Amino acid sequence: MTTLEATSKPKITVEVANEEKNGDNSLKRSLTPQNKDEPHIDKKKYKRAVKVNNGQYKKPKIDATGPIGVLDKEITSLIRAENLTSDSILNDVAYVMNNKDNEELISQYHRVEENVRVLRLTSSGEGMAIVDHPLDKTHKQVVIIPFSIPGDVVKARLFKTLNRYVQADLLEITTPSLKRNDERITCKKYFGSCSGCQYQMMDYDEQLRVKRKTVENAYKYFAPEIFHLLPEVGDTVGSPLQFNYRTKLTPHFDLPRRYLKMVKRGELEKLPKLALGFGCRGKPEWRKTEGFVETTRHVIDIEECSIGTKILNIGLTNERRAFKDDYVNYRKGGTILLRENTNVLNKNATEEDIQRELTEGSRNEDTKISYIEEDVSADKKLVKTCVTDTKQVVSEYINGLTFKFVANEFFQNNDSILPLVIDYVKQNLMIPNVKETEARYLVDAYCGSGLFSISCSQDVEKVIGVEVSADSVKMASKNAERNSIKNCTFLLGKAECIFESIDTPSDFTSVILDPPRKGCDEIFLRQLAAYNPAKIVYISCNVHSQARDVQYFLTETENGCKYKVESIRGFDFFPQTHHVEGVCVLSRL
Ligand SMILES: C[S@@+](CC[C@H](N)C(=O)[O-])C[C@H]1O[C@@H](n2cnc3c(N)ncnc32)[C@H](O)[C@@H]1O
Repeated sequence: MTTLEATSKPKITVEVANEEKNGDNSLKRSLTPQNKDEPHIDKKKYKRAVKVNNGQYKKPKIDATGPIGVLDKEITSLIRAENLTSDSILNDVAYVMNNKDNEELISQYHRVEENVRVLRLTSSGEGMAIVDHPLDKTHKQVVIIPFSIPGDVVKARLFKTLNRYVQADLLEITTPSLKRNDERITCKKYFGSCSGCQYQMMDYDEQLRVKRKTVENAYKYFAPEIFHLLPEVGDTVGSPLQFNYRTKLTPHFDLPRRYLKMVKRGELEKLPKLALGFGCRGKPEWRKTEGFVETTRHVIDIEECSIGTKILNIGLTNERRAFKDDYVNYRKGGTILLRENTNVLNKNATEEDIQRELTEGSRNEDTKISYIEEDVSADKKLVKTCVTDTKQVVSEYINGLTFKFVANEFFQNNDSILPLVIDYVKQNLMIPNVKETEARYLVDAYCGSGLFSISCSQDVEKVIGVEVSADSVKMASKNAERNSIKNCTFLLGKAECIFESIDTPSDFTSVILDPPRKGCDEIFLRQLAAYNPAKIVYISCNVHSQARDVQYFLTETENGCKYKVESIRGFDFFPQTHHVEGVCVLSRL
């Protein structure tokens, strides 16, 4: 393993909004449209609105391509599409914050609205609508309503005023959108309050269309200078499995202080049941079907997750049983990691052989490791277990290759789509006009445990992978060895430093980029352009930072103008959810 080495905040004025009581005992509001950048917030009444730093208030730094930054663009776009301007929107956020103890006033803002028509989806999969301002009919408010989709007419409870929008809970669907069919909902118990899934009421083809739009909008918002030069965004590639696909789940629990106090006092028999599951998205009331689990807690107690693989759901049952007795030993809340682990065994392996082979995994009531079997070929079968130890090495079997990685390091979470993605990446790494006899090379920046490096290694002379996590680099080298791949070298270090040690001829080299959500660093993009590879395949779980990076690469780097975007499309790694993985292919002109 080789190691590489790298080479004024605005203050918020604190001021109570100017208000006075009038004769009929209601409060007059300042009607000046808010300056969304500098709300005047009463320091004492709204301590958590801002962070204290040396006695001064400072605004939290917002990542433009993170959920809040993206929503900001989506709101601006919606307002424009409705022929409104930012000045037409009035939320009185500071006024509401400063008067949060005035129930009468707050109830005018935080209210139930009927017949709200949902106009668009955010890229987080939540409905957006525009309603009249509660007190001033010359102004409007943008409302975000989880679990609603465009075309729905709904009843919503608006409960939280923010700078650019008001957050709401869905109470009732008065008239459903033509795209909605609640019969499709597979997760009968939790869909509609669990924050994990957004789209179960939609047909799968419609989900793919929505994700195509998400990719297109990402480039519209974050690559506006080059948008007119881009090819049309391709159709989103669907996942072969649309349920029971997720190979990693992280149920968690909160441990309120009163529990600890009761445990300390030895009042174990009085302890109420603690929820172990996933976060709740607000307090929606729209699902009225039998069996639906209503909750008012932050964490919903989840017994089964319909997007988790079968073995993870068995693991969840095992761990919930253990948790019921164990949680008194915890001192604060926590997360339980459930990771699928795939062992490749001989087709004739018996139950005894399997139990002997398995060393670690979630155990059933008889303390035996739970597993499920899956046929894979005439002589092999896959035996899947659920791993809970974050340090354990787990295994995945993709396209006939075995990949091992440490359970809490990055690995893709939907095995069923990986063969399609790998095939697509391989095809797009091809460099035109290079003869079959000429050697080609691959650089895999952000290579993790070597998934793409190893899967694409057969078509090239040499692969260089770079990765910042030492555990992943170690695993990548071992994965190459275990799959008898000899042409891969893995370097430990930041992708930003990779080009110092790359000696492959750039005309014959393709580069894979698969960075974390925040995207690539500008230094890296400038070095990538200076290196000038023949082909770039950029894979990303955040299409917004991908779009930003692609624009930066093309417009701000030395050789950027020598490239064109050949194709952009999404891959649906996470059906039923709003997530989409973007793959953008760039080639040198
Ligand atoms: C989205 S994962 C992709 C991993 C791999 N391509 C795969 O599909 O399994 C991003 C990887 O980039 C690594 N990483 C994060 N920042 C990095 C940096 N500055 N340089 C190199 N690797 C980095 C992370 O440790 C993680 O393994």
